Amino acid sequence: MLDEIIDGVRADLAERQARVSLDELKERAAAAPQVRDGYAALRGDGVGVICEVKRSSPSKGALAAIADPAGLAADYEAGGASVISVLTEQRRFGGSLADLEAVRAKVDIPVLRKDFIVTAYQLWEARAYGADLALLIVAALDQPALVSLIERAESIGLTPLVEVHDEEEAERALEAGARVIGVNARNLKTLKVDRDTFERVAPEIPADRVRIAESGVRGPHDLIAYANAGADAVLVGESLVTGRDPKAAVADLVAAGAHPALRHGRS
Ligand SMILES: O=C(O)c1ccccc1NCC(=O)[C@H](O)[C@H](O)COP(=O)(O)O
Repeated sequence: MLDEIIDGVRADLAERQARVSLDELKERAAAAPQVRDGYAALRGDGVGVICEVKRSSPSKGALAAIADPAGLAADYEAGGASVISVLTEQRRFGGSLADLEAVRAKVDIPVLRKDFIVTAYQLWEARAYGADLALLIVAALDQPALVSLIERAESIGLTPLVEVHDEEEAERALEAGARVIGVNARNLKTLKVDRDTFERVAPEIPADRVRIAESGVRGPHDLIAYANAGADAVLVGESLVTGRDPKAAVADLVAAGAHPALRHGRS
């Protein structure tokens, strides 16, 4: 599945690169809103909640129409989100750079470009459209590319969120110097969510890194389980976009993550 997604991403990327030169992107990036510190936003006291703008997915198909992604992001922010994740991949997730730009213009908290990034050009796009963090998926990159994209992201002010699925990928992320590591519970071959993945992989990641549990959060009980396994933050998409009141749902997650009895990554 990952290879198929990346084939589509590369085709769309080639089309954008033919339209917009890297120099133009860099000019646009220079004029973009000042970058927010994604790392600091995820090192707060409670468990951070990263809330995703997600219209559809390969595993579930259409999830929500989301006519106003910026309005949804504003609700997430009002509920207490730490970071907004914007899926910008178009073919499978129905996202776009326009979504990223609209969200950036509406909220004050950091924004993550969640996509299948394989070139530095996409990092410049992320910055040009106002992202503060960018996702790098270990399974999609060989080690030299991972190292180089982490360095490039940091050099242009982006916080790289490096995504892993198993212990071996976690080791690669650490060797590459990742400071913010997401463990995604969704298997990229089967697309099934295994919530035990985080508990298995997290011990490989030192507590001085930000450890994020991605996927499968249905409500506060899943956040609490991830936090008790060491998560500093969780990344939530489907349950928020399919629920009735995203602001209240985020507030419930944030309240659960702020409970003093919770044993999360840094306590
Ligand atoms: O969501 C998918 O089906 C998917 C398939 C293949 C690659 C990535 C995929 N999702 C991206 C994500 O990582 C999730 O959107 C994110 O972790 C939120 O997950 P959830 O709360 O379970 O929607």
